[in-house]
Amino acid sequence: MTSVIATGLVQQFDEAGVFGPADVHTAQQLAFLGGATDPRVALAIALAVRAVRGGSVCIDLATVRDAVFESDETQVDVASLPWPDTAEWLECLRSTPLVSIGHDGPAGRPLRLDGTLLYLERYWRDEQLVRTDVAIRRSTPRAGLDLAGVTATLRQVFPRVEGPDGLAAGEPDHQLAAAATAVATRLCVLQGGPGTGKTSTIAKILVVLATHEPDLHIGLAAPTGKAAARMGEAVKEALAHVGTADPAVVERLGRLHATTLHSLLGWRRDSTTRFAHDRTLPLPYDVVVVDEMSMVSLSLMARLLEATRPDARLVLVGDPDQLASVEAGAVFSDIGALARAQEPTGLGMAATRDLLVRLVDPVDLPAVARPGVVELAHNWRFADQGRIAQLARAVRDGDPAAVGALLDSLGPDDNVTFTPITRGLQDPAYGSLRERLETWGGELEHRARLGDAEGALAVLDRHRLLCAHRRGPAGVATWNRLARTWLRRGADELTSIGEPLMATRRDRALQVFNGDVGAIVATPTGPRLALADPHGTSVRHLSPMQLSGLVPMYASTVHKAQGSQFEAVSVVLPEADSPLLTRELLYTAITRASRSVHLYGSREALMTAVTRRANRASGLAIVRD
Ligand SMILES: Nc1ncnc2c1ncn2[C@@H]1O[C@H](COP(=O)(O)OP(=O)(O)OP(=O)(O)O)[C@@H](O)[C@H]1O
Repeated sequence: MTSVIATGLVQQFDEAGVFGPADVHTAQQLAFLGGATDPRVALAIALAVRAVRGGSVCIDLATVRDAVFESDETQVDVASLPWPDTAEWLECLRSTPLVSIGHDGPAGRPLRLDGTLLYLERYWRDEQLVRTDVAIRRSTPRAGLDLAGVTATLRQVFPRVEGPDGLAAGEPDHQLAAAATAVATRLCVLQGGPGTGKTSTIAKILVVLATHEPDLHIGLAAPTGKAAARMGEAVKEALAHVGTADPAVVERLGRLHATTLHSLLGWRRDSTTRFAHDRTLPLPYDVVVVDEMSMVSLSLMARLLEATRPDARLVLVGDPDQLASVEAGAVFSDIGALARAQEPTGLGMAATRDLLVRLVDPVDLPAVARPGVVELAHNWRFADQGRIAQLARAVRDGDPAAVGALLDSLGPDDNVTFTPITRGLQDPAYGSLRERLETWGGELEHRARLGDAEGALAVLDRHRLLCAHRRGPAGVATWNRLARTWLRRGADELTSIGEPLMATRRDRALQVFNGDVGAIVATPTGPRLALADPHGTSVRHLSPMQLSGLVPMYASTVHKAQGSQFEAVSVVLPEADSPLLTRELLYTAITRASRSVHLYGSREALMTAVTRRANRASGLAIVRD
């Protein structure tokens, strides 16, 4: 949409489709209020505002012209636009009172220029807070540990098993290293792909901590309701397998519930960006564990760090290769990248390392070389997942040759299929997808007609069709329409028995979250929406009329499926030139599946996804002195 008030350079970029009305409005207002008459200043501000909408926390003025710009899910051609010369652009920004320069520049200005990175001040502050807090937590060793006792518990909970079903000879036990880190410092960033044992390690970390500090107050959280419910269940399940642990400790830990991160921090009626718990009223927990961290934005991470007592332990768990938060920042992956790039120097780091070295075996030392950050690499679910794990790894590594070789070697019994699509929506090759949707939708309707709400919700987890786009031929809306036609669903989605529905708005009173998924089931009082309760432990029935923003959910975007897992996943790839097609998107889609993955699209689109990174500008992963 073109804004009427755009002028000058901003107008030219706006007409090309780079900006939305809010970008233009904010830029022109700020430039006016700050007396900035140079049109390059307004352009830089509009780009910085726009960047946040696109998931970046800043713009790099030296490279912004090469970034991929997207408007309404299509790519905008920016090559022919009149980009200012970088050096002159920086110079004119340095001379405006709207911009604070460098780390020592004054507070209170709306923008900050840090090298060639231009931030809205709020995001720069959040980034500094995260950088500083993470560094302090990583390099503050815990005093007064019972070293002999903790070491013995670590060995008991993580017995070293070598062999075909265990670690290779000489392979460090990263899970034990993560637990040692959680004990010895105030931050354990635990990163790993699916099946690397993140949940098992969370359970074991809690057992080790609770064995030595029985009164420990523990908070568990994840970014979405669904992810929190999964985390709670998975941790309980994993606790049952911590073989040698004290049953009383396990029993107590089994009573923990996971909540959403927003609930943990405490909603505030007067603010959507601030929470009840902050530096002045920190969380009451001694240990805070957050799962699915890739979905956490920079600002939410900053609020979490502020709200966690400096002496409390923070365990942050997730897969850094997944899509980042829908809001700005890729903070979880940036923290890992910074730890890998930066030498762990300084007295605090040395002291933390010394402590870690005493807790682990010599073979495990490489796993604690970067205190505070541990990457799990061993896939323990490999045997079950076979091809899915291979495909996920090849995609994660951005290796098109490996992806191509894997596709070419697929046999009829493999749990990964790739169906080339060359004729758009009418392509008969979509027949297998139609069959899958019909089987799944039929089973859903069957359960729903019986009034079997739990059964219907279980069916929802058996299959998910994933799209990159919301609109267009490869978009969610199109596929929802197609699926409804194939399944001959009634016109009214809210009363059609067996209709899968997704909430697109939060309803605080009813405790329904954006992204919650349910199904219309028959009840003696008419069709009702069956939905899992916020803890995921029981099913409740709501009148669908009580909720606004319910949409059919035969298909969803990959973003909406993050934090959930399904037995089978079908992925409809967009055209190769789609700006949404990235490695992170494809990897996230594939790793939603526990049993089978079915890809539809052109080979070109698939290979483009493998090679193209999601571009999220931030300064967090940059090493500073
Ligand atoms: N050290 C280990 N030895 C043997 N089996 C393990 C080990 N760690 C994890 N497992 C097993 O591997 C499987 C995957 O573990 P887990 O669910 O903890 O992984 P995850 O990283 O949380 O996976 P996802 O992200 O897919 O949920 C489980 O069956 C678990 O019992």
